[in-house]
Amino acid sequence: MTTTIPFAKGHGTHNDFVLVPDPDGRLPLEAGTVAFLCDRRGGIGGDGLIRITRAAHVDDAPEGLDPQAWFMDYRNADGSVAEMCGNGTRVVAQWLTEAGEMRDSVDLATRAGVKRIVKTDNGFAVDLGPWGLSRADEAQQRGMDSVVQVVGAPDPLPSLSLDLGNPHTVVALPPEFDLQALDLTAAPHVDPHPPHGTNVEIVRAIGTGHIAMRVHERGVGETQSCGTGAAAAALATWWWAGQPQDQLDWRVDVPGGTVGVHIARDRVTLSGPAVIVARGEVSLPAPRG
Ligand SMILES: N[C@@H](CCC[C@H](N)C(=O)O)C(=O)O
Repeated sequence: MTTTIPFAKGHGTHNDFVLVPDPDGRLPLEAGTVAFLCDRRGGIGGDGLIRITRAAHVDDAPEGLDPQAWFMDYRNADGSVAEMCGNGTRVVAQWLTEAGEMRDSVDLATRAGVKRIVKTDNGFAVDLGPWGLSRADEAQQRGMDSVVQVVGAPDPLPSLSLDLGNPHTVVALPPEFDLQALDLTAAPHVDPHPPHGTNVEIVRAIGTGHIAMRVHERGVGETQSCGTGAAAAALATWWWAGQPQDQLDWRVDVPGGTVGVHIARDRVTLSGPAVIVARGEVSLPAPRG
Protein backbone atom coordinates (compact mmCIF):
# COMPACT_ATOMS: atom_id res chain seq x y z
CA MET A 1 0.00 0.00 0.00
CA THR A 2 1.35 3.46 -0.92
CA THR A 3 1.75 5.97 1.91
CA THR A 4 1.10 9.60 0.94
CA ILE A 5 2.16 12.39 3.27
CA PRO A 6 1.82 16.19 3.19
CA PHE A 7 5.00 18.24 2.84
CA ALA A 8 6.18 21.81 2.36
CA LYS A 9 9.36 23.08 0.78
CA GLY A 10 11.20 26.11 2.16
CA HIS A 11 14.57 27.77 2.35
CA GLY A 12 16.61 30.29 4.29
CA THR A 13 19.14 32.03 2.02
CA HIS A 14 18.79 29.05 -0.33
CA ASN A 15 19.66 26.44 2.30
CA ASP A 16 16.61 24.37 1.37
CA PHE A 17 14.53 21.89 3.30
CA VAL A 18 11.70 19.44 2.88
CA LEU A 19 9.32 20.10 5.78
CA VAL A 20 7.18 17.23 6.99
CA PRO A 21 4.52 18.24 9.51
CA ASP A 22 3.98 15.46 12.03
CA PRO A 23 2.38 17.01 15.14
CA ASP A 24 1.02 13.68 16.37
CA GLY A 25 4.24 11.70 15.91
CA ARG A 26 2.81 9.22 13.43
CA LEU A 27 5.72 9.30 11.02
CA PRO A 28 8.91 7.58 12.16
CA LEU A 29 11.26 8.52 9.31
CA GLU A 30 13.92 6.05 8.23
CA ALA A 31 17.20 7.32 6.77
CA GLY A 32 16.30 5.88 3.35
CA THR A 33 13.00 7.79 3.29
CA VAL A 34 14.80 11.03 4.19
CA ALA A 35 17.40 10.47 1.45
CA PHE A 36 14.59 9.78 -1.06
CA LEU A 37 12.69 12.97 -0.15
CA CYS A 38 15.89 15.08 -0.28
CA ASP A 39 16.99 13.64 -3.63
CA ARG A 40 16.87 16.46 -6.24
CA ARG A 41 16.10 14.11 -9.13
CA GLY A 42 14.16 11.19 -7.70
CA GLY A 43 12.44 13.02 -4.84
CA ILE A 44 11.53 16.60 -3.86
CA GLY A 45 15.04 17.85 -3.18
CA GLY A 46 16.62 19.58 -0.23
CA ASP A 47 19.80 20.01 1.80
CA GLY A 48 17.90 18.48 4.67
CA LEU A 49 14.53 17.35 5.95
CA ILE A 50 12.73 18.75 8.97
CA ARG A 51 10.02 16.79 10.71
CA ILE A 52 7.95 19.38 12.57
CA THR A 53 6.60 17.57 15.58
CA ARG A 54 6.18 17.85 19.35
CA ALA A 55 8.99 17.01 21.80
CA ALA A 56 6.96 14.08 23.16
CA HIS A 57 7.39 12.29 19.80
CA VAL A 58 11.19 12.43 19.57
CA ASP A 59 12.97 9.43 21.08
CA ASP A 60 16.36 11.15 21.41
CA ALA A 61 15.09 14.58 22.54
CA PRO A 62 17.05 16.19 25.39
CA GLU A 63 15.61 15.60 28.86
CA GLY A 64 13.40 18.15 30.57
CA LEU A 65 11.56 19.52 27.53
CA ASP A 66 7.91 20.45 27.64
CA PRO A 67 6.39 17.42 25.85
CA GLN A 68 4.09 19.77 23.90
CA ALA A 69 6.91 22.06 22.71
CA TRP A 70 7.33 22.30 18.94
CA PHE A 71 10.39 20.26 17.99
CA MET A 72 12.64 20.56 14.92
CA ASP A 73 13.62 16.96 14.11
CA TYR A 74 16.45 17.68 11.65
CA ARG A 75 17.98 15.21 9.21
CA ASN A 76 20.71 15.82 6.65
CA ALA A 77 20.13 14.94 2.98
CA ASP A 78 22.00 11.63 3.40
CA GLY A 79 19.56 10.60 6.14
CA SER A 80 21.89 11.27 9.09
CA VAL A 81 20.56 13.02 12.19
CA ALA A 82 21.90 16.49 13.10
CA GLU A 83 21.58 18.30 16.40
CA MET A 84 20.85 21.73 15.02
CA CYS A 85 20.18 23.80 11.90
CA GLY A 86 20.19 27.59 12.17
CA ASN A 87 18.54 28.33 8.83
CA GLY A 88 16.09 25.51 9.49
CA THR A 89 14.84 27.13 12.71
CA ARG A 90 13.79 30.24 10.75
CA VAL A 91 12.07 28.16 8.09
CA VAL A 92 10.18 26.25 10.80
CA ALA A 93 9.20 29.62 12.32
CA GLN A 94 7.81 30.71 8.94
CA TRP A 95 5.88 27.45 8.64
CA LEU A 96 4.49 27.86 12.19
CA THR A 97 3.53 31.46 11.35
CA GLU A 98 1.64 30.40 8.23
CA ALA A 99 -0.01 27.58 10.20
CA GLY A 100 -1.26 30.10 12.79
CA GLU A 101 0.93 28.53 15.50
CA MET A 102 3.28 31.51 16.00
CA ARG A 103 2.72 35.24 16.38
CA ASP A 104 5.79 37.24 17.42
CA SER A 105 7.99 34.54 18.91
CA VAL A 106 8.28 30.83 19.57
CA ASP A 107 10.45 28.56 21.68
CA LEU A 108 11.53 25.79 19.31
CA ALA A 109 13.01 22.64 20.81
CA THR A 110 15.93 20.95 19.04
CA ARG A 111 18.43 18.23 19.89
CA ALA A 112 20.74 21.11 20.91
CA GLY A 113 18.22 22.63 23.31
CA VAL A 114 15.38 25.15 23.11
CA LYS A 115 15.93 28.11 20.76
CA ARG A 116 13.91 31.32 21.07
CA ILE A 117 12.95 32.73 17.66
CA VAL A 118 11.51 36.23 17.22
CA LYS A 119 10.06 37.93 14.15
CA THR A 120 12.12 40.76 12.67
CA ASP A 121 11.64 43.19 9.80
CA ASN A 122 13.35 40.89 7.31
CA GLY A 123 12.54 37.46 8.70
CA PHE A 124 13.49 35.98 12.04
CA ALA A 125 16.25 36.14 14.66
CA VAL A 126 17.10 32.99 16.58
CA ASP A 127 19.07 32.87 19.81
CA LEU A 128 21.37 29.94 19.04
CA GLY A 129 22.36 29.88 22.72
CA PRO A 130 25.80 29.32 24.16
CA TRP A 131 28.66 28.60 21.77
CA GLY A 132 32.05 27.18 22.60
CA LEU A 133 35.45 26.27 21.32
CA SER A 134 35.35 22.52 20.79
CA ARG A 135 38.74 21.78 22.30
CA ALA A 136 39.68 23.84 25.33
CA ASP A 137 43.41 23.50 24.91
CA GLU A 138 46.32 25.84 24.39
CA ALA A 139 46.31 25.45 20.59
CA GLN A 140 42.73 26.58 20.54
CA GLN A 141 43.56 29.68 22.58
CA ARG A 142 46.01 30.59 19.79
CA GLY A 143 43.10 30.34 17.39
CA MET A 144 43.93 27.13 15.54
CA ASP A 145 43.53 23.55 16.65
CA SER A 146 43.42 21.64 13.37
CA VAL A 147 44.30 21.89 9.70
CA VAL A 148 42.06 21.58 6.67
CA GLN A 149 43.10 20.54 3.18
CA VAL A 150 40.92 22.37 0.67
CA VAL A 151 41.06 21.53 -3.05
CA GLY A 152 42.46 24.68 -4.68
CA ALA A 153 44.91 25.52 -1.88
CA PRO A 154 48.30 23.76 -2.12
CA ASP A 155 48.89 23.26 1.62
CA PRO A 156 46.63 22.43 4.60
CA LEU A 157 45.27 25.63 6.17
CA PRO A 158 45.02 26.26 9.94
CA SER A 159 41.50 26.05 11.34
CA LEU A 160 39.44 26.47 14.52
CA SER A 161 36.79 24.06 15.84
CA LEU A 162 33.59 25.48 17.31
CA ASP A 163 30.52 23.96 18.90
CA LEU A 164 27.21 25.60 17.98
CA GLY A 165 25.20 22.63 19.14
CA ASN A 166 26.58 20.96 16.02
CA PRO A 167 30.26 20.81 15.03
CA HIS A 168 32.06 23.34 12.83
CA THR A 169 35.61 23.83 11.58
CA VAL A 170 36.41 27.32 10.30
CA VAL A 171 39.28 28.16 7.95
CA ALA A 172 40.46 31.71 7.20
CA LEU A 173 41.38 31.79 3.53
CA PRO A 174 44.64 33.69 2.90
CA PRO A 175 44.24 36.67 0.52
CA GLU A 176 46.17 35.03 -2.34
CA PHE A 177 43.40 32.44 -2.86
CA ASP A 178 40.11 33.02 -4.66
CA LEU A 179 37.20 31.86 -2.45
CA GLN A 180 34.98 31.29 -5.48
CA ALA A 181 37.61 29.15 -7.24
CA LEU A 182 37.88 26.52 -4.48
CA ASP A 183 36.50 23.07 -5.26
CA LEU A 184 34.16 22.01 -2.44
CA THR A 185 32.72 19.03 -4.31
CA ALA A 186 34.33 16.63 -1.85
CA ALA A 187 34.49 17.11 1.92
CA PRO A 188 37.68 19.01 2.83
CA HIS A 189 40.03 16.78 4.83
CA VAL A 190 40.17 17.89 8.49
CA ASP A 191 43.09 16.79 10.69
CA PRO A 192 42.48 15.69 13.39
CA HIS A 193 39.12 14.46 12.17
CA PRO A 194 36.37 15.28 14.71
CA PRO A 195 34.78 12.10 16.10
CA HIS A 196 31.29 12.92 14.83
CA GLY A 197 32.36 14.67 11.63
CA THR A 198 32.13 18.40 11.04
CA ASN A 199 30.77 21.18 8.86
CA VAL A 200 33.61 23.14 7.22
CA GLU A 201 33.39 26.90 6.61
CA ILE A 202 35.95 28.71 4.43
CA VAL A 203 36.02 32.40 5.26
CA ARG A 204 37.23 35.50 3.43
CA ALA A 205 37.42 38.80 5.34
CA ILE A 206 35.64 41.60 3.45
CA GLY A 207 35.74 44.51 5.91
CA THR A 208 35.05 45.40 9.52
CA GLY A 209 32.37 43.01 10.78
CA HIS A 210 31.87 41.67 7.25
CA ILE A 211 32.93 38.28 5.90
CA ALA A 212 32.09 36.01 2.97
CA MET A 213 31.88 32.27 3.41
CA ARG A 214 31.44 29.00 1.54
CA VAL A 215 30.49 25.85 3.39
CA HIS A 216 30.70 22.10 3.01
CA GLU A 217 28.02 20.61 5.26
CA ARG A 218 28.33 17.30 7.06
CA GLY A 219 25.87 14.83 5.57
CA VAL A 220 25.12 17.03 2.55
CA GLY A 221 28.00 18.54 0.54
CA GLU A 222 28.42 22.17 -0.47
CA THR A 223 25.29 24.19 0.31
CA GLN A 224 24.30 27.76 -0.53
CA SER A 225 24.14 28.72 3.15
CA CYS A 226 24.48 27.36 6.68
CA GLY A 227 23.16 29.36 9.64
CA THR A 228 25.12 27.71 12.42
CA GLY A 229 28.09 27.79 10.01
CA ALA A 230 27.70 31.55 9.51
CA ALA A 231 27.65 32.00 13.29
CA ALA A 232 30.75 29.80 13.64
CA ALA A 233 32.52 31.75 10.86
CA ALA A 234 31.75 35.12 12.50
CA LEU A 235 32.77 33.83 15.93
CA ALA A 236 36.07 32.41 14.64
CA THR A 237 36.90 35.64 12.79
CA TRP A 238 36.04 37.62 15.93
CA TRP A 239 38.20 35.25 18.02
CA TRP A 240 41.15 35.64 15.65
CA ALA A 241 40.74 39.43 15.88
CA GLY A 242 41.11 39.29 19.70
CA GLN A 243 37.37 39.42 20.57
CA PRO A 244 36.90 43.19 20.00
CA GLN A 245 33.94 44.37 22.08
CA ASP A 246 33.05 47.06 19.55
CA GLN A 247 32.63 44.46 16.79
CA LEU A 248 29.79 42.23 17.94
CA ASP A 249 27.57 42.55 14.85
CA TRP A 250 28.58 40.66 11.73
CA ARG A 251 27.34 40.48 8.18
CA VAL A 252 27.99 37.09 6.61
CA ASP A 253 27.66 36.76 2.81
CA VAL A 254 26.97 33.23 1.63
CA PRO A 255 26.35 32.05 -1.95
CA GLY A 256 22.58 32.09 -1.28
CA GLY A 257 22.32 35.55 0.31
CA THR A 258 23.28 37.32 3.52
CA VAL A 259 22.63 36.59 7.20
CA GLY A 260 23.39 38.58 10.35
CA VAL A 261 25.21 37.34 13.44
CA HIS A 262 25.23 39.09 16.81
CA ILE A 263 27.67 38.02 19.54
CA ALA A 264 26.55 38.64 23.14
CA ARG A 265 28.97 37.28 25.76
CA ASP A 266 28.70 33.49 25.54
CA ARG A 267 25.61 33.53 23.31
CA VAL A 268 25.12 34.16 19.63
CA THR A 269 22.10 35.21 17.57
CA LEU A 270 21.47 34.50 13.88
CA SER A 271 19.08 36.55 11.76
CA GLY A 272 17.86 36.33 8.20
CA PRO A 273 14.98 35.54 5.88
CA ALA A 274 12.90 32.39 5.56
CA VAL A 275 10.33 31.43 2.95
CA ILE A 276 7.96 28.58 2.22
CA VAL A 277 7.88 28.08 -1.56
CA ALA A 278 5.63 25.05 -2.07
CA ARG A 279 3.17 22.71 -0.42
CA GLY A 280 1.92 19.37 -1.61
CA GLU A 281 1.64 15.66 -1.07
CA VAL A 282 4.24 13.03 -1.83
CA SER A 283 3.99 9.26 -2.10
CA LEU A 284 6.68 7.40 -0.18
CA PRO A 285 8.36 4.40 -1.79
CA ALA A 286 7.08 1.05 -0.56
CA PRO A 287 9.21 -0.41 2.24
CA ARG A 288 11.79 -2.91 1.02
CA GLY A 289 11.67 -6.60 1.89
N1 LIG B 1 22.34 24.06 7.35
C1 LIG B 1 22.23 24.01 8.76
C2 LIG B 1 23.07 22.94 9.43
C3 LIG B 1 22.51 21.55 9.12
C4 LIG B 1 23.17 20.42 9.89
C5 LIG B 1 24.60 20.17 9.48
N2 LIG B 1 24.72 19.67 8.14
C6 LIG B 1 25.20 19.15 10.48
O1 LIG B 1 25.30 17.95 10.17
O2 LIG B 1 25.60 19.58 11.56
C7 LIG B 1 22.31 25.38 9.41
O3 LIG B 1 21.74 26.31 8.82
O4 LIG B 1 22.81 25.52 10.52
